[in-house]
Order: sequence, then structure tokens, then C-alpha cells
Amino acid sequence: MTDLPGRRPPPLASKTPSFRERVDNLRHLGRLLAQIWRTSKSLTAASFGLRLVASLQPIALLYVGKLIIDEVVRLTGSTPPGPDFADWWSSGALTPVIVLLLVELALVLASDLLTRITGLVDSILSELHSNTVSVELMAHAATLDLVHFESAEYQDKLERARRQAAGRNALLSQMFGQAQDIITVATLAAGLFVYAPWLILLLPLSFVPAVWGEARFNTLAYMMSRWRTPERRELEYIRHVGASAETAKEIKLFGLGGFLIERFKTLAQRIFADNRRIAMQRSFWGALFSAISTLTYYGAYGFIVWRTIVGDFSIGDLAFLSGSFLRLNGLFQKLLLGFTQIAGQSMYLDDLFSFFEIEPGIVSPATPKPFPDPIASGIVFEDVGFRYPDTRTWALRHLSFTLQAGETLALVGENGAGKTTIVKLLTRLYDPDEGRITVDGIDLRDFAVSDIHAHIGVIFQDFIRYSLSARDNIGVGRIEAQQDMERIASAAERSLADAVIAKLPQGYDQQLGRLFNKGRDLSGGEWQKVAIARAYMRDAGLIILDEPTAALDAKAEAEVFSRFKSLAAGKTAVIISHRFSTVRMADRILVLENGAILEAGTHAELLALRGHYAELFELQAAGYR
Ligand SMILES: Nc1ncnc2c1ncn2[C@@H]1O[C@H](COP(=O)(O)OP(=O)(O)OP(=O)(O)O)[C@@H](O)[C@H]1O
Repeated sequence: MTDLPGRRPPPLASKTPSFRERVDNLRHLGRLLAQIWRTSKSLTAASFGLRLVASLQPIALLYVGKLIIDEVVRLTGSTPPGPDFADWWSSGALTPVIVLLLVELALVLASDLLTRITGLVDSILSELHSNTVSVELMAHAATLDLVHFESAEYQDKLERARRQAAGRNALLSQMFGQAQDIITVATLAAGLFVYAPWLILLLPLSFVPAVWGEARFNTLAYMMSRWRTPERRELEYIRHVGASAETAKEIKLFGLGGFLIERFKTLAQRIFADNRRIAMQRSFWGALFSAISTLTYYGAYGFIVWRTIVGDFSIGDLAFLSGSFLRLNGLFQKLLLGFTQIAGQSMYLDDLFSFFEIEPGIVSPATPKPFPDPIASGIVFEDVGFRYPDTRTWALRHLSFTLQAGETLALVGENGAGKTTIVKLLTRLYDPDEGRITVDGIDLRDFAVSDIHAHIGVIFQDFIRYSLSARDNIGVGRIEAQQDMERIASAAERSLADAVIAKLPQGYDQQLGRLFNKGRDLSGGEWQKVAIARAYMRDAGLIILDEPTAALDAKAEAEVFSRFKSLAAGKTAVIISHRFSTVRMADRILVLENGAILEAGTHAELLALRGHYAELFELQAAGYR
């Protein structure tokens, strides 16, 4: 297995984003905040408010602690009012210290309560936000072109964005927590500054190395995750192929289980090795930097102890200062690490928001023309040329033909001749690179895209087998009429799906597919009849069936088509098929080869021509003799 993708060297540190790029990424935080605010204004405000109150708690707690110690020291130095607690109590000497203890208790209880409520608010907000992002992601993906979904690069982007939709929840609490810590740091630093300004100067020594290390490893981890996206997608793919209902038959019969497992292991091992390397480096440097920080703290602590011994500070001051320094040191570190983590996370946010920045290329004009209903003269391909993105060969070139209104046109040709591509252009899933396509003389690009789709009923050869009820499987053909049972039943009758559904234990309510409990799978031909019903759900002036009958038996195919012909009377239709029994029913046939028209005419004309069509027809007919 030497040709596995991903045999690339790991990312170099020099290729990691520059400081400027990282700062640039921070702008995504604003977008994220706006998104969170959109999700729930009241919860966002509650989270901020609660944190503001909580941020003042540490300094208050330390200061009350200092007052308690000073009071205790004062009391131990004073003359006792008597030998018992009752004497102390009645003298009132204990009142100040008891009040202080109660204040401290209240502060601790309040702080615990605040932390829990904030955690609750954050977790609810996170979940809501994750839903908001998923919905916005799906909504945006729905606006994108087919080309986006057919390109590996966009698939990678989508995959990364999808991971971010669910994965950035911690960031929300972190950002809010950061704001809380900033206020706490400011209050603690002010306190420390009043007593011993020079102690503040010592602080950076203890946290700067740790922060630098963390920033570096965050970036590396991000680069690794980004760079491994194709492999991760492949892993997901192998996992899916190896264990899903659709693939089980073939995997078993070809005995592919072992092959897939090996491939999975190789890929997983490579990703694991990278991650382990970064994790080990991170642990080593983390331990070293943490030791530096501890040393600094003890240096400062020793100095405060000395100043207390010589009488510059009271015992309460000692507790307050060492406590403040310890908290500040921890908080500063947390704050800066938080910043680097947030900066790190904002790189991931770039994945999310850059997906939102992908603009669809196939858009409706500002003032679209109404799609002709019914089509009066026909659809014309004028010297159309088309190349799939990033390919050199033309899928179609110099293609000119007319599809007369009311005509049934069949497209035939060998695999890869360009038949499906014509349908993709006709439905504006792609735009031609050369020439143009007109409907009643109007360029396809002058219609609203949704209007084109509303007037065309199309079923592709790789139609979807929705794991939904039979009713919904047909209803999705015209989503506005999803509840219209009469319309669904009539579409099913036209496509012959009604007989299939009549056999199901729960009729139209039967869950189809094997994905969910009580789901019933259908045969290939039965699925096809259900899919064809979707095309009949639309009052489309143009119906396109791209190899719709490949899985139907000969009798069913003849039936489906004679019905199609009678129903399509007056409607324009395009049929793609490899079966000549189907093709011969068309009014006219285009024979395609390498993206160009080789022959055109009726079945009889093409046979008389004794060309490629006649040859293919003879070949197939001979097979039946
Ligand atoms: N998404 C794509 N990206 C790049 N090339 C493509 C893509 N889809 C199709 N092609 C290429 O374009 C050409 C025409 O393909 P098309 O699917 O139109 O053939 P077809 O006549 O419908 O074939 P079949 O009978 O096998 O369905 C082929 O050479 C194919 O390999």
C-alpha cells in the first residue's frame, strides 16, 4: 500500500501561521460572539452578568482572610477576659472575628452557587449555539453549487467546518471566563500594588515561558489537524464502507473486511503517531515551564516572609500578599494561556467561517424572467462546451441540438459519452463554459434557479433512497406538497409505485430502508418506481429520466414507459437509457460520442443509416435472440 494519500512530510514550523495571521484570525471571535448573541440574548447577558459578580470574589475573600488573621493575632496578644469561651463571648471581644468569619462563609457559599449557575447557563447556551451553527451550516451548504460537492477540496472544507460546528463549545465558556479573569486580575493586582509594587514585576518571569510553549503547541496541533483532514475523511469513509448496510453484501462476498481493516489501521496509526509526538513534546516543555513558575513564586514568597519577620508586614498582610501573588500568578498564566488557546481556537474558527464565505457561483439574476409554462417552442443547445473543474478534457464540445416542445428525446451513447452532463447543464447544476442553452429563446441564466428546478422533474440514475416513509420518499419530489396525499397517490400510480406500496405492511406509512428500526428495504426496481413517482410530483413541463429503468424488469420497463409516453403527451421529455427497447419509443434519438453528437433521428431513421446506433442496436438485439 504505497499509494495511500497522506504520505507527506509533517508540517514545518515555518509553515505555521505567522503572528500576524494569528492576530488576523482573532477577528473571527467577533463573528462568534455575534453568533452566540443571536442564539440567545438573555442567556448570553446572564452568563456575562454572573461572571462579573464572581470576578470580585477572590480579592474580597483574600482581604477578609487578612482581616481575620490580623484580628486573631490582635486577640492572642490581648488580655483574655476569662478562662472560658462563655467569658470571651459575653465580653464581646469575639464579635468582630465572628462577623468576619460569617462574611467569608457567605462569600464562599455565594461563589459556589455562582459557579454552578454559570456552568448551567453556559452548557445550555453551548448546546443552543451548536444547533445554531449546524443549522446555519446546512442552510449555507444548500446554497452552494454541485461543483462544491463534487470537489475534494470543498469536501475537506465542509468536513472541517462540520467538525467546528460541534467542537467549539468550550471556546464560548473560555471567552466569557477570560473576561471574568481579567477583572479579577485587575482587582488583585491593584491590591498587590498598594503593598509591594515590585512583586508585580516578578510575575512575567513565571508565566511567559509557559504561555509561549502553549501557543506554539496549539498552533502545531491545529496545523496537524488541518493537514490530516483528507486522511480523516478517508478514515470515515473506510469506517462507513466497512460497516454499513449498503456495502455489507459486496464487502462480504469479495472478502474485503481484512483489506479495509488493514487500510484503516495504517491510516489511523499515522495520525496517532503524529498526535503522540506533539503530546509528548508538549508534556516535556509544559513540565519545565511549570517548574520555572513554581521557583519564581517561592522566591517572592521567601521575600515576603522576610519582610514580615523584620516587621514591615503584619501576619495578615503576609497571608494576603502571598495569597494574592499565588492567585495572580495562576490567573495571569491562565489568562495568557487562555488568550493563546483562544487564538488557537480562532484558527479553527477560520475553518468554520471560511466555509460560510464560499459563494455560490450559480446564482439567479437580479430580475429573473419567468420560466415558460408550458414551454412553447423548445430548448436549444447552441454550440455548448463544458469541462468539469480541474479537468483538461471537454465533457461536451460544440454541442448543438434542439429539444422541441412536446417532444420525447432519448440520449444514447457509451459510458462517459456526456449524457448525464447534458442533464446537469439543462438543470443548471453547472453552467456551460462555451455557448448557451435557451428555453423559448431565453438564456437559462436569465431565469431564477429555483424557477428552473420547479419546472423540471428529474430523476438521476443515482437517485437517493431516503430512509423515510414511503409517503415522504415520494413527497420530497415537491416538498410544498409533502402532505398532499392525493397528489402523492396519483404520482405513485403513474410511476407504478402504488403496487409496490400496497404490498408494504404499513402502506404509505412504511419506513423504507434498513437504517432504522422496522424499516423495509425494497428491490432496486421497486426503489426506482418510488423515485420516478417523485418526478411526477411536479407539474413539470420538462421531465428528465436519467437511466430510470436500469433496475426494472422488462415487463415493468415496458409498462413504465408506455405510461410515461401517455402521461408525457404534450410535455417535453428527455430519457437517458442503455436499453433500446426504451430508446426506440422516443420521438427522436441523439447518439453521443465523446461529448459530441454522432447521429440523430428517429429509431427507424437511425437503423436505416446503418451507423453506430444500428450497430449497437443489432448487438443488443442479438443478445436476446
Ligand atoms: N464530477 C466530475 N468531475 C470530473 N469529470 C467528470 C465528472 N462527472 C463526469 N465526468 C466526466 O465527464 C464525462 C461525461 O460524463 P457523463 O457522466 O456525462 O457520462 P454519461 O454519458 O452519463 O455516462 P454513463 O452512461 O456511464 O452514465 C466522462 O468522461 C466523465 O468521466
